[in-house]
Amino acid sequence: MAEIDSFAGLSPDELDAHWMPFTGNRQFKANPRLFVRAEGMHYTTADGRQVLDGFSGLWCCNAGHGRKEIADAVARQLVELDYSPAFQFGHPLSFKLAKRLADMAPDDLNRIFFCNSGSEAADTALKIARAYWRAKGRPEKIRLIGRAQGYHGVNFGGISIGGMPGNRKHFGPALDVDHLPHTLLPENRFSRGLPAHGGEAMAARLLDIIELHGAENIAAVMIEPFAGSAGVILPPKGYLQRLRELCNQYEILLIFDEVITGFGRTGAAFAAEAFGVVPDIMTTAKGISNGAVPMGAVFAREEIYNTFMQGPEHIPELAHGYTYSAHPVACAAAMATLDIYEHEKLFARVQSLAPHLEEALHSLRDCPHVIDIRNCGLAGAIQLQPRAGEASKRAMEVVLESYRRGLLLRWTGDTIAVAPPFIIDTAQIETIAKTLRAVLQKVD
Ligand SMILES: Cc1ncc(COP(=O)(O)O)c(CNc2cccc(C(=O)O)c2)c1O
Repeated sequence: MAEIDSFAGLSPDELDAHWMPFTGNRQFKANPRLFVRAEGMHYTTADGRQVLDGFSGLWCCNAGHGRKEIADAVARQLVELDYSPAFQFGHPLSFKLAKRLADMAPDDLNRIFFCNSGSEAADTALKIARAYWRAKGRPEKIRLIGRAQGYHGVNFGGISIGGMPGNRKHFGPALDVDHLPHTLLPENRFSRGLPAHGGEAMAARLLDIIELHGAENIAAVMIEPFAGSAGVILPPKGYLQRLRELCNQYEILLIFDEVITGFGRTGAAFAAEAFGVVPDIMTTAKGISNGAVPMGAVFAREEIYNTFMQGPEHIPELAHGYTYSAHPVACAAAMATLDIYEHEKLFARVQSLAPHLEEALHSLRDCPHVIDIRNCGLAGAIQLQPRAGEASKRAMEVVLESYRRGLLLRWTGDTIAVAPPFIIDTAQIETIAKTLRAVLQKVD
């Protein structure tokens, strides 16, 4: 790959020192891809190129970059209250934020546990689910169920409940978790929005796991409303509804991981609202603070919270939490972010732009190697035929060539994912399609 960027004034020792996450470190350090600025829809690279952000950073900068409202709120907060102890003490802003989030959430998902990432949110949700049944006097209900191709971050709970082999196999025994099959079906290829086929049947596969273990031993099912990291794998119509019914019938908590789908990606505040199915626990991160300050939040039904409120009142009801839970600066960033979503009506904007992204992506159906196209809200995926013996390399080359042409996208396996900030305009959506068409015709 020809050199794309200079080393941006970094010495080789400095490049060596940083062990980068989920990155081919040797490939990157041979040709670093460095951003030095970001504003609106664009990144600026170390050698001064403008790159259109087609992926909201990593699914998180929903309101675009360089939002001064967030920067000002963070600066003010740092001066006023930089840090408050999170255990046994607190600060008013976290309570105001929790109430605001509760008011945004569907149904009675009105108790908010703060953390600092989607991974922490996932493990928090799993621990709440297990501890809940213990508090209910049913300690045998501990089994957790995930889904193939699911991504719930990288802590041991998340990789256990997750279903991406590459994220698990290097780390030894995980938690003993069962997995539902993923919902990518050949008969649904090139669907626009939620696919038509197989929803109820795929959800009914939960019955096999219930039969195997007994519902009395099962604590929770955790899934993404649509699987983002796996390449925007959508729930066929009826799938989530049937899953909800079965969880009700067998007294199994349903957990939605909305780290990607939450805060507008589907055109509603949460996928739970967009798809009309409410979970018992919901995890969020990313868009909650527009990616500006790390933050996660776990939403739990009031009944779940109340179940913990028993025993001596001086004892913490849930032995869990983080030094930076409800961090004042993260709370300030989140409040400013929610203001932007509200004032600029960005969730409604997603609804109005979704058809444009749908048309743009599905217009690529005739491009070389394209074997599926999927879309929902302002998220989409173009799945490519893998190059023989070189899984994921074709998609990688498409993304790197797109980057060279001034467009940031993401590859996962042999799928190219598209998830632009909500401030994108229709001309920029067209640019994404034009760039992808040209690159797909060039990359073998
Ligand atoms: C559904 C879900 N749950 C948990 C996490 C973990 O969040 P943290 O990274 O903040 O711990 C995620 C994160 N998802 C994520 C992160 C980075 C890249 C990509 C990609 O799709 O390429 C996806 C996610 O998508």
